[in-house]
Amino acid sequence: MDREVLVKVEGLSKKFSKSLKKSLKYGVYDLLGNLRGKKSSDELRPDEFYALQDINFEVRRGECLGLIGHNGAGKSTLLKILNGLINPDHGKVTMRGRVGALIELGAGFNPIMTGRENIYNNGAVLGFSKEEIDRKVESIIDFAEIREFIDMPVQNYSSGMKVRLGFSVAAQMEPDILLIDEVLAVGDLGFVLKCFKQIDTILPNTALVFVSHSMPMVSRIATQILMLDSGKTKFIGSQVSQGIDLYYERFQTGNESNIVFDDGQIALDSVTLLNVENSLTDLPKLNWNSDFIIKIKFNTSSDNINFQFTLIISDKEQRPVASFLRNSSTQQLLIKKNKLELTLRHKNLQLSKGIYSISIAVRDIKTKQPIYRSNSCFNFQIINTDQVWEPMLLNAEYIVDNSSTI
Ligand SMILES: Nc1ncnc2c1ncn2[C@@H]1O[C@H](COP(=O)(O)OP(=O)(O)OP(=O)(O)O)[C@@H](O)[C@H]1O
Repeated sequence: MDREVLVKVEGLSKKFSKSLKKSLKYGVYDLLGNLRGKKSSDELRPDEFYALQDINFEVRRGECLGLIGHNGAGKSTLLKILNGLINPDHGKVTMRGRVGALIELGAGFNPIMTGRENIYNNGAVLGFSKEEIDRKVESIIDFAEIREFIDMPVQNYSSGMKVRLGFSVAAQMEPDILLIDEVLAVGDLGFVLKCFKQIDTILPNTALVFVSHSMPMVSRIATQILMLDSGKTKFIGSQVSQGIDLYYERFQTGNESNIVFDDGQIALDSVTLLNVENSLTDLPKLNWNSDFIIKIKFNTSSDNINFQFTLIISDKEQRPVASFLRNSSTQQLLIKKNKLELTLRHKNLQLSKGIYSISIAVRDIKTKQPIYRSNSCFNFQIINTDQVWEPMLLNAEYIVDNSSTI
């Protein structure tokens, strides 16, 4: 085995039963079967399903595996197997070195023991001596920023405090392998940012397995992606952006317009994106750096043309990333047979790869009062032949100052 491979998973499968009664019955059968030296079969018994099926991957020191997939895909089950909390039915897991884990909220803590006692307990489980933990305990408490509460039983901690202590213990103990589940999201923003800084510091010496539904977080630290879908490997590889595209495609929704404001003067009729690639799916695909030309048609019963239009582009996580405002223009709006048509053009759209949605807002140009707003009325995808996850590129001029000497 390669020295630097710290996590190796080969042909891993795990079955669960949907019925508790059958699960207990199968548990007893399997136990008796194992005692007689019988291997568990691949066949699924009534009510059983594969939570994980034939999973294979390696994580080396200095690498981070981003484990992604929809709810129930099998991510937490895989982390629990890696952490030795549950046994697989088939396959082999090889872990080299100390394992730090932040898996389930409060898991690994004894609720009736204080924060300080739990630090010693966890340190001992990781194989540290009392003297070694004595040297680390202060930095753990400082990092978690819970000094005031460190001698209080963990059962009285808030979720955020449990996460703070959990991450602090897992990361400050300098583990060879660090397993982090979505629980990190419970921490407040300041703490999450601090955790990422800490992960950057320890990553060169650690193999990290990171589960998250936040693709910006995953793209920030993952060096490879494993995407699970109903327990099976849907994608594995170091092309992080390709894995993330696949995750987003899985959640592609139709253009279900969500009209959040309508005073009856104007309503959206249709939105058409021009200059798009022919795609097999319904989602229009626009090449990175090509012109963004969008035709918007409205129906209106009013002859008031004091409309101010705003088009907002939001990313898949519903964060607005850009907006286009049509305030006043040299060209007057024209209403023909109750229809109003607008074409918006932006040269060389350089949004990063991903799926975006468009919202359209109409206000009265003079009073600024809202007239109409439709959220997520149109979805499109930015594609890029380069397998990179670039941030949005802004065109700027670099001015070189030749006059001064450095
Ligand atoms: N102890 C258990 N007994 C029976 N089924 C289980 C058990 N634990 C998990 N499952 C099932 O296994 C499947 C995978 O669950 P898992 O928690 O690993 O998914 P996940 O990818 O972590 O989901 P999420 O994103 O919602 O956290 C789900 O269908 C879940 O209901």
